[in-house]
Amino acid sequence: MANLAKRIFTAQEYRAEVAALVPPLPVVSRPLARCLGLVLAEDVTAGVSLPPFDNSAMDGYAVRAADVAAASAEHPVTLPVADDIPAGRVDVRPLAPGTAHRIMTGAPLPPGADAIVQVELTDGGTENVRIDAAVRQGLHIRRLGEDVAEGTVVLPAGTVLHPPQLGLAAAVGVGDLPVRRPPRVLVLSTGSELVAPGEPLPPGHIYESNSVLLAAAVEEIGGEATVLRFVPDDVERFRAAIAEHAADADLLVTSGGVSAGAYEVVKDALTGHGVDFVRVAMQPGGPQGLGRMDGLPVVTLPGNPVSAALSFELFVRPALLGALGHPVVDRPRARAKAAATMTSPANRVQYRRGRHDEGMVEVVPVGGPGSHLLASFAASNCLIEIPEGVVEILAGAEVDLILLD
Ligand SMILES: Nc1nc2c(c(=O)[nH]1)N[C@H]1C(S)=C(S)[C@@H](COP(=O)(O)OP(=O)(O)OC[C@H]3O[C@@H](n4cnc5c(N)ncnc54)[C@H](O)[C@@H]3O)O[C@H]1N2
Ligand code: MOO
Repeated sequence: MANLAKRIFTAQEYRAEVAALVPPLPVVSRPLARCLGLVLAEDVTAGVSLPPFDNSAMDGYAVRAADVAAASAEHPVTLPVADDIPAGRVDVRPLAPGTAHRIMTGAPLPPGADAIVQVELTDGGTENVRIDAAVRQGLHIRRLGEDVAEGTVVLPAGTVLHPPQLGLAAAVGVGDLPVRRPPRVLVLSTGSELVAPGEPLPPGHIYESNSVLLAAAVEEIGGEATVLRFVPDDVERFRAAIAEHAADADLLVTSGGVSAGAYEVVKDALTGHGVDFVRVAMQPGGPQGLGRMDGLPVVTLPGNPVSAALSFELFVRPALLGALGHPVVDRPRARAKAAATMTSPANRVQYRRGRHDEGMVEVVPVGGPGSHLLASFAASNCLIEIPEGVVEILAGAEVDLILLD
């Protein structure tokens, strides 16, 4: 990437730049138990039909419907029980006319049987069974292949693997799936004012919160985050913190140290090393950086907690989802009426935080536009997008929302 540094990106353009930085992740074969939330990289074809054989849907008796056609509570029909078929039995004998086989749910249907009488409609006999109701042909029989026919594609490439899809893979006998492996993301916060939560807080310091938030956001989409010990504004310590882990990582995400101050450690360490520091016409999230350091993709987020969080949300999250092969990388959107008037700078898109619950006509802005308002962000569930060029949204006007949960 050449000469990006002087350019001002729109949020859309910058999002595309970050997406291009993170290539598709390698395809690996993983046991089902480790595939939750990942994306299937190749079609899965069923090696067996489901059900794999005709079987009973009820505990009861396999019969010929014609043999019990006259049965009722007043005039029951009694049949000899010629066999007993638990689930898993393989040596199933044919059903002779005028007889019944006791059968359990999931057990193979004996040849000749064409209906199941559930046990509640009988006396439950084991030598002879009294049947108190007629049943129609096919009742409570689950036919071979009625769910899945052998040889068909049950899960196409691109399927996101939620519990039902994993269950289906197991049901057709597949134990491992080809998926794009989780991205390994290094998370590094910078700033001499930072103190780990749980430690005493000296004057002039603040608790470090970005790495927890960013690592959780990585893990929420199925990534593996390694939080590096945050570093003070010291270029050598910054480089050393990364060096140890860089070879195994797919992406480095830093926060802080990218604006215009005198001690911008990320900028100082990475300028001239493959990373460009740019501006995005967006609030929060104006100062940004991206590039490759010795081949490792790097995204440098601004340090203000809401700036870092929204930059991840709008740029890094879709890039990682794309690299994982997700067919949809965008959050759902909605429109709602603003519950209060909001102002916005003319030359950039503003993302305000809001609450919009299902069925609500309105969206309620939570807190102001400040990028330090972490509690407001934590109390919100959507972003209100105020486009570039719009300086005021009057109460009652419709706005676009990005729904976060
Ligand atoms: N003269 C200018 N000053 C600033 C500009 C500008 O354009 N010109 N941009 C402002 C904007 S917008 C942002 S955003 C910030 C970005 O600054 P940095 O990325 O260099 O971040 P820091 O200065 O290190 O920190 C900003 C702020 O956030 C707090 N912080 C940082 N890291 C963490 C963390 N891990 N956990 C919790 N809080 C963190 C930090 O203490 C600062 O308060 O620059 C503006 N200034
Ligand atoms: O753009 Mo900064 O990221 O607003 O606080």
